[in-house]
Amino acid sequence: MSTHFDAIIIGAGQAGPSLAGRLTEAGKSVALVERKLFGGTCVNTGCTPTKAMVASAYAIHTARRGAEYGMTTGPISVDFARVMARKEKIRLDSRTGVENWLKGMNNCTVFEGHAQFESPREMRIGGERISGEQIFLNVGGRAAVPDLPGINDVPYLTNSSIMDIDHLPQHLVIVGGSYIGLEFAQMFRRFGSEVTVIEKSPRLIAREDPEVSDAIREILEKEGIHIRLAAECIHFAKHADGIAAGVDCTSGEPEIVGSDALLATGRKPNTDDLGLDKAGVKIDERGYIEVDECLRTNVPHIFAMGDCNGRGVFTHTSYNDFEIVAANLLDNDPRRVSDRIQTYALYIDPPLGRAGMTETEARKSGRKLLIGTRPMTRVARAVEKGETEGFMKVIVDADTEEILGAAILGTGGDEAIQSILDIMYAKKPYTTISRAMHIHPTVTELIPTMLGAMSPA
Ligand SMILES: Cc1cc2nc3c(=O)[nH]c(=O)nc-3n(C[C@H](O)[C@H](O)[C@H](O)COP(=O)(O)OP(=O)(O)OC[C@H]3O[C@@H](n4cnc5c(N)ncnc54)[C@H](O)[C@@H]3O)c2cc1C
Ligand SMILES: NC(=O)c1ccc[n+]([C@@H]2O[C@H](COP(=O)([O-])OP(=O)(O)OC[C@H]3O[C@@H](n4cnc5c(N)ncnc54)[C@H](O)[C@@H]3O)[C@@H](O)[C@H]2O)c1
Repeated sequence: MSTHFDAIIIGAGQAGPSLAGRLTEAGKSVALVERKLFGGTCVNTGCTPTKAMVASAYAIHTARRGAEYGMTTGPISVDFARVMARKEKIRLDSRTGVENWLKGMNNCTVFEGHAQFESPREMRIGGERISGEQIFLNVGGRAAVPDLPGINDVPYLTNSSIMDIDHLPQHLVIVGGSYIGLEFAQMFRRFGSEVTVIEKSPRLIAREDPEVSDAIREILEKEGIHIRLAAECIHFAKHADGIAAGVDCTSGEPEIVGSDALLATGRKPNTDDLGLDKAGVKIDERGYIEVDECLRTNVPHIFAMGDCNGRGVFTHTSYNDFEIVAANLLDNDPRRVSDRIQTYALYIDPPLGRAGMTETEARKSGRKLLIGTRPMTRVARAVEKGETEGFMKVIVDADTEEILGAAILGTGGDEAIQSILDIMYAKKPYTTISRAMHIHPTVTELIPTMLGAMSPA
């Protein structure tokens, strides 16, 4: 005998809890199931703890540069235990906030355990069975561990386990030079570790334009991070000094020895243990749940939101999925996944803020383009702050005058990019920004100047 609910939500990540809030407010009975930590990846092993650690790394880095700013101090030492304790408090507060919110929500019953389908409307959580009129899957993903020879012979770290280490790695070898790899690389270097990044592509964060990859490499190498490109990690082995990573490469050493190894080689969806076959829900060849523009699966009463549907891999895309589902089901508002414009930031220092297409993508689209760039050395605020690394770039459709994409690698880039993003959503020409008066001195105030000096490309 199962307990019946209007809605079952699986996963307390970035979409599930907010949807529970909207559904219960609309008078529906909701069962929310979480098998591990309330708040999911972002709160526990993703954005929140990493950005807390990035903040510590930035403070330490700035302190080391203190003399430049007129500050006299003794030698800077890092209290890694304190760094981790600060991170721990921030993630715990956030996790508890989500948990208390859900457990105190009227008409919401929280189940703690692993949920699996028994049939299209029925799910099992341990010994309990529940059924729902509608079912919303927000099951997220986890670190993908490549099946490399020797991987199980060494104590490797992932983005989850590195959150709980009790020592500062003497030499952290990171496999993967993309979002996760680069954020951890810079923070651990700033904490005092020797760091080597092994990336199989010929450049870092290879989805970006080549000059973005090159500038990021320069920034990281200047801080003493060793970067091995066109180098595929092909095996691991125990070594007297720690862990040896075997590398397939045409130049450089074929083996890198470190004290600790972090795998940052991508993520995979938590869909293999949900019993989706019993519900008849289709997944693609990589395990992502197939959904339509309103996040509905092939089974009409089942929806999938967040990282598990492969339509986005960020906290803001997961939250936006919640908004789309709620708008369609509760507000008679036909919001669609295709309404959104790609946007994200890479939180190295300085950060990379991105919106829309890269130049490579814009060129492939066959449009006539206008491109503007400006180095951060020519942004007054960056000069005043002593943070002049990076550049900004914008790509405009020469015929429609609409902005197609932008990248701001530089101080405040994660914030400044949003003014460009909003104009893109408004579908207004670039001249809307170039005629606006902005605050001095800010990074954003130079966007009109950059737009005023674009060249055909
Ligand atoms: C190191 C790192 C840093 C990141 N930094 C950023 C960042 O700065 N900005 C950004 O936008 N994104 C960032 N991300 C990505 C972001 O964390 C994810 O995109 C986001 O958390 C996905 O949210 P979600 O709701 O889809 O899933 P999740 O947050 O993963 O939540 C899924 C939940 O479902 C639960 N669950 C799974 N299966 C079951 C089951 N069968 N039964 C019950 N419960 C289940 C899980 O325990 C989990 O709590 C980062 C990710 C990592 C790994
Ligand atoms: N700032 C942010 O928003 C942020 C931060 C961290 C993570 N995330 C999310 O987490 C997701 C996963 O990030 P990620 O960096 O793990 O994955 P990714 O898929 O972006 O990058 C994996 C990298 O590992 C490399 N690689 C794979 N196997 C390798 C091998 N054997 N040897 C050498 N290199 C190898 C790939 O070439 C690639 O560059 C991202 O898609 C992102 O959504 C976001």
